[in-house]
Amino acid sequence: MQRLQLPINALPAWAKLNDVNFLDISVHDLGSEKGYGLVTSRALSSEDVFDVPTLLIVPHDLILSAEAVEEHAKVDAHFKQLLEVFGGKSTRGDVMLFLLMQISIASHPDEKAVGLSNPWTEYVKMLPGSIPVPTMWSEEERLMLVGTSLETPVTAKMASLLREYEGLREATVEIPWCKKYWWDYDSFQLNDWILLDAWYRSRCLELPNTGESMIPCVDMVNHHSRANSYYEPTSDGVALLLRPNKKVDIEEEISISYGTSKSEAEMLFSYGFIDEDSNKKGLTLTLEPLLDDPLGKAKAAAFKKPPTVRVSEDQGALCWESPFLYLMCLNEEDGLEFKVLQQTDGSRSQLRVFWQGSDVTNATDNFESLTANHELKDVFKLRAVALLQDLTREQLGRLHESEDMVQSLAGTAFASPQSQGNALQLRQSETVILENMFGVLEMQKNKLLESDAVLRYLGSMEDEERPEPGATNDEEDFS
Ligand SMILES: C[S@@+](CC[C@H](N)C(=O)[O-])C[C@H]1O[C@@H](n2cnc3c(N)ncnc32)[C@H](O)[C@@H]1O
Repeated sequence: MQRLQLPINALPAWAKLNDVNFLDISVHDLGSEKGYGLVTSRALSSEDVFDVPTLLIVPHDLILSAEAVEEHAKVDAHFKQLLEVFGGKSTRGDVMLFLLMQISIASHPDEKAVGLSNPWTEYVKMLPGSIPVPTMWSEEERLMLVGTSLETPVTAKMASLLREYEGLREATVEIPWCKKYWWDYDSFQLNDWILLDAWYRSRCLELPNTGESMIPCVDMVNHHSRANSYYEPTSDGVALLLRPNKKVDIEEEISISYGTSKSEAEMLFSYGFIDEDSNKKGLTLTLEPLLDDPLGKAKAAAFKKPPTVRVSEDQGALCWESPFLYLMCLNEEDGLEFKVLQQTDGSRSQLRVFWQGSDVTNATDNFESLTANHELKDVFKLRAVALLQDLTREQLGRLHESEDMVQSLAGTAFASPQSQGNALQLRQSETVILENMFGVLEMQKNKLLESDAVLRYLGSMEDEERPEPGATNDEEDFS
């Protein structure tokens, strides 16, 4: 879309007009990969004071939230129509439609007939046209993520953005004003939708009682792991405040924390940068049901959350967490059963999950506890560890195999220095995590192989099957 843009030095006038109060700070183009940021105009201190200095006050009616979008639909008939045909799925989706409406109004300044101008119509003109998140990278740049934990989520996200864009087109192509302004001349492109998603992901905040929200001007604050400020709701809006016991110099950057528990991959996915100062090491991998598991599809259908494994560092030691893995490792002989129950009222049948005869449909993410007192709990755990070790080996293999391709892209004009730097750093960090994880799993496996329950189980399997001398037991190979 031919989006009208305003330079960031238009922000003070916009702020004044809309009762946004900047106190001893102002917005600057930092000229680095950080983009815009907030900088102090005099030295400030919150040491030995009762009230910490307030840096910015944004009135409530400017906050873009689920509630604000609903209110706006009451006064903007075109937006209401848009929400009716494609809204109501999530706060994110509705806010993106609102932002789409604003860039749409702003791209047709001479025609007042569609949409109702509001403070956000001007504000979006000052938002950056590009965010360094991987969904905005070129295809070559995204290839640099092959083998990292972001490969699958970024591919899935691109596919879902395309689906949303096509769904939106289908839902609105017959609406005359949408047809005229978006579709007749292809002026609304997939890239516009990708940008709206990137704005939302990189700029939305969680507000108590209000939920996910975009707050103009507060969304100009950059991240620091040792942030000097924080935001909080007030009776009439949101305020940005200096943290207690802080001293900041004149022209020092004001920062907040975007979260202390996010991994490098999560930071790159949501915000397009990796925090060099963060010592949070970890990654999340997607688990696929085993191809030779007859219950594989049922397990995936019955598990209500994303089937992932999260590797993280806890007090210097790597550990893993994966509710799905515990379900993945069980089979019918262990006492896992799936039944499709026919509803008496003729409505859709329902998939139910049973463990040792009890209905555990609502506890499929709790198999670690459900199996905790089972005599074969170490056997189940050993299966989980062995599977995870296989996955770790495969992931490392993918990283190593793609290294030549990545090196041939690095340093070329196909990949910006910023995306290259971030992709290479992610690859390096994740290689180290996976190598260490492999060692941790080897130790866990060896320990479990000494467990009485495991030895008994393996012994009984040998007795039962009595394989030919030299033949391996393919069913339970923990090697
Ligand atoms: C909420 S916005 C902050 C304002 C933003 N800098 C701008 O130009 O509009 C979040 C975006 O700022 C950038 N950013 C924030 N903190 C950063 C940091 N510590 N290092 C690099 N980029 C950062 C990232 O592009 C991120 O997606």
